[in-house]
Amino acid sequence: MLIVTSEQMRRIDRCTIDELGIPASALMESAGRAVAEEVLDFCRGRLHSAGGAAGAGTRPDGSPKRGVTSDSPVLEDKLIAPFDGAEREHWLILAGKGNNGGDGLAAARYLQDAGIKVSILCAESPDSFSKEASVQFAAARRSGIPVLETPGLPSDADFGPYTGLVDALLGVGASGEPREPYGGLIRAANGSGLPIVAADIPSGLNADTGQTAQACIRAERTVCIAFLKAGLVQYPGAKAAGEVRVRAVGIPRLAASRIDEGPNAHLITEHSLRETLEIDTSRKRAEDSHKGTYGHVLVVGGSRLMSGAGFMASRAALRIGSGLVTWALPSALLPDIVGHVPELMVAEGAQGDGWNRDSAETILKLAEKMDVLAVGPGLGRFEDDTEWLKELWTGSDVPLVIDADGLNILADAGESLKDWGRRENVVLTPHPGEMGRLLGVPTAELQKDRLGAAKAYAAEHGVTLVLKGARTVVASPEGALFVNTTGHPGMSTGGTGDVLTGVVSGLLAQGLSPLQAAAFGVYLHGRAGERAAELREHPASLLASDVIEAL
Ligand SMILES: NC(=O)C1=CN([C@@H]2O[C@H](COP(=O)(O)OP(=O)(O)OC[C@H]3O[C@@H](n4cnc5c(N)ncnc54)[C@H](OP(=O)(O)O)[C@@H]3O)[C@@H](O)[C@H]2O)[C@@H](O)CC1
Ligand SMILES: Nc1ncnc2c1ncn2[C@@H]1O[C@H](COP(=O)(O)OP(=O)(O)O)[C@@H](O)[C@H]1O
Ligand SMILES: [K+]
Repeated sequence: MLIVTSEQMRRIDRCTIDELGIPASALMESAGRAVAEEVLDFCRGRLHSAGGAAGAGTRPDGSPKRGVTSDSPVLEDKLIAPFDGAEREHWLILAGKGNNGGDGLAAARYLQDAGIKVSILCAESPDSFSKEASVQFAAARRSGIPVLETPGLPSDADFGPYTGLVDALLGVGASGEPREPYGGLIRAANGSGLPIVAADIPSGLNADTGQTAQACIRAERTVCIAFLKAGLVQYPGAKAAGEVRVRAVGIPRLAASRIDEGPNAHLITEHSLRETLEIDTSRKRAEDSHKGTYGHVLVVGGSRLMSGAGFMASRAALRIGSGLVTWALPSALLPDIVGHVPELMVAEGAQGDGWNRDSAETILKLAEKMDVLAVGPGLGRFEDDTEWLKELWTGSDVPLVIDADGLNILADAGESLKDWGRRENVVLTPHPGEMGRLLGVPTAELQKDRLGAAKAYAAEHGVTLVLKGARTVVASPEGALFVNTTGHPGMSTGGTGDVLTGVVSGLLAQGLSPLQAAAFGVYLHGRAGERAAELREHPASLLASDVIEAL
């Protein structure tokens, strides 16, 4: 599924209207209908779960059976049809002066037509409405929909009579902190305790970064118009939006491919993995395959105080299907490790009980027979480690996955990293703390625009970047972005990142490109986390090892 910025959406709108000749009013009419359908669906679901409307005269979705009996094979438009219990609903449309307001005003008519009581509260005087919104306002009035007299936030704002709110205050045309009366309306709406369905984006959300203004609608559901907005797929925006439903309104996908600097960001789904990234997601093993078919991963990591990380990365690389996995670690640790994972091979990565600069030569020698080097899990820091990593980076062409202290070493390399030379087969997997160190900015600063930061870093350094955390972002050197939605908060536990390193490395070993391995890897890792969490009495008890076993 394509993800767009607000600027791209504006240009796609313009292309649709100006170049394809589809009238703006038609698009708004469709958008209004989509919003209304989602409100009705929400109402039916609510009645159904309360046991109210389901039963005689209704279908399972709560819509009436009228018109679908066998003796009368006439189908009513079920999405927008009246339903039992509709008369108990009274929705207030909060309408801004722009086209987002117009969507809400168009929705009002459809809701009224479906038997729901609707009222309209305008944020500003209707005289100031955009051209399309004015048309919708006039139509709503002529349809007899009541408009609360005072534009803005009435001092006696009382949401008592209503059963839900449509947030059509601000859409992708807005920027910055909502001005008054918008800010006050947003706060009052949130404080009402009523369910809110947002048109396009929750008002107060930055549609590009997912940052929320101080006043930002907290929606139960967001009806995103035409294309998924980037701000809806990153936290805290993803939370403010509630359930996101992307609805087609007559803006063709073709228009997205017509604009300059068009969207190159996707949600990671089975479909985008198969169609956009051309991955065989079935991961079928060839009948005549052998272990050599599926590559050999060398994990470089582990230290006296952090041996578990190397274990988990190695075991995950095995579980994801690598033909062979070898774990290179300091020689003094070998006796403690040997035999713990019977399928795993081990190698002396460094002499003694820790890593040292000289071990680069040993690793490069081992690398000659490897398909991937996974550097970092449990590595620790040591003298001249920057020179050490530079040797691995420049001394071999074998794809590299760098995580944990491997990333901290890179961060210390700073600007000199540019002199190491571009290697397009490097995958970096930082969590936000490590990403902040790579960029030299506080974590909180970086989190304000995760997509932007990941994209910029990947392009600047020519690497594939996996910025982890809920809604992990994958960025390619060419500027493509992929956002993952699989995963579970139970995965917020030590070691799950090491598991991801093993997963991505294992997929690379099996012949996937860095971008394919990163995107498919975060998807599978998240799914395994979901499955593992499901099996626990409580997700808080989830361990990283459980994720490996669920792969
Ligand atoms: N044909 C189309 O294009 C289609 C568009 N569609 C819909 O239109 C939406 C985009 O509409 P839009 O571009 O009119 O902008 P919109 O989001 O309503 O807000 C702009 C208004 O807000 C104001 N404003 C700005 N910042 C503000 C602030 N901080 N605090 C307060 N106010 C602020 C700004 O006022 P100004 O600052 O200019 O005085 C301006 O009046 C889009 O999200 C989708 O829902 C669909 O119907 C499909 C077809
Ligand atoms: N709330 C969450 N939702 C989805 N995935 C999560 C969540 N919390 C953590 N994860 C995933 O778990 C992994 C944690 O990695 P990381 O922070 O590097 O852990 P560690 O360093 O302990 O191995 C990442 O892949 C991250 O995306
Ligand atoms: K809105």
